[in-house]
Amino acid sequence: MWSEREPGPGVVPAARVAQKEAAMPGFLKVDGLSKSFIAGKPVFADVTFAIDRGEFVCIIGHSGCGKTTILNVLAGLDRATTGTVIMDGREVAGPGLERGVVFQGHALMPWLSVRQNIAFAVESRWPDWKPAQVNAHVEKFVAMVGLTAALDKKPAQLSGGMKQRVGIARAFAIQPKMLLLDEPFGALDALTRGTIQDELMGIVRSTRQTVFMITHDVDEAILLADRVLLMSNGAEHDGTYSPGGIAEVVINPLPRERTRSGLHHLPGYYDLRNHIVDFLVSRAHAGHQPSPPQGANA
Ligand SMILES: Nc1ncnc2c1ncn2[C@@H]1O[C@H](COP(=O)(O)OP(=O)(O)OP(=O)(O)O)[C@@H](O)[C@H]1O
Repeated sequence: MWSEREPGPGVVPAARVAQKEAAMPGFLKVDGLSKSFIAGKPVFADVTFAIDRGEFVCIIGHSGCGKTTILNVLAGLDRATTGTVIMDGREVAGPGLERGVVFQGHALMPWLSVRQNIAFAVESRWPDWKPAQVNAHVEKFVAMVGLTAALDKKPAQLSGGMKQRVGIARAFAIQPKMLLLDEPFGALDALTRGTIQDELMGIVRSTRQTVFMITHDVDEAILLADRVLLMSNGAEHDGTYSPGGIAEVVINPLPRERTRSGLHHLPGYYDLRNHIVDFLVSRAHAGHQPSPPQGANA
């Protein structure tokens, strides 16, 4: 049912994805990206996908396949070797406040309080705003991540989870057209991670924010994403190098109003999870030959 040759519901082989995406309008259009750090040996090639406004897309793949490089290109912090990124009809050619980025390290300024850290970003985004307007805006977004009591604390006085919440509040506060998240919960313990995942999902659903997120956590992707891009690593077979790329796009068939605690009760959850895990375990290297489908439904 979930084999590459006979894709199950929601699974689209890469070649078909490329055709479909080229014709898709898409709020974000990523077309033919490749990146070579060593000439003639691109880390990935032919990366083509689109994201609709209000869509949450996760990308999963093994270490080194190029996820962060792609995110940096979308953020305008790096340039692809080939290909284009168009967001809302304009080519992404450098960093900009219409894209909010959250990295694993929260990147807060340690000498500023929570309020000042976020105000700094808000003032950059809206330089004409009066202090009272900036302050009201900051307080609204700090309340959204449940940190009102910590407004005037410095980062050193906060836990890792609280700091990450501040980073998320700051990214949302500039009301970006698109949020780019690079493993934002990677350094958090399981309990805090779960709580912030729930919070993020609530905020994203209520603000209809468009999100591109890197994760290594299959359940996190299933909880949050409308679609999951499965990315393969570049690999050498019989002396021939194949670059990595988007091997499959998986459409999440679970109801959008899902919760972390109820996820494993939903019909289709285990099929989806097994499919993604199977990709990571046995099919995540470029140029791999898919094994024959197993079982009657394959
Ligand atoms: N500035 C650079 N110079 C040379 N090689 C680089 C550079 N940046 C990244 N790479 C290489 O490109 C490949 C992709 O790196 P990238 O960080 O995008 O992978 P990733 O999929 O995000 O990995 P991880 O999951 O470990 O964060 C890696 O092999 C990395 O070593």
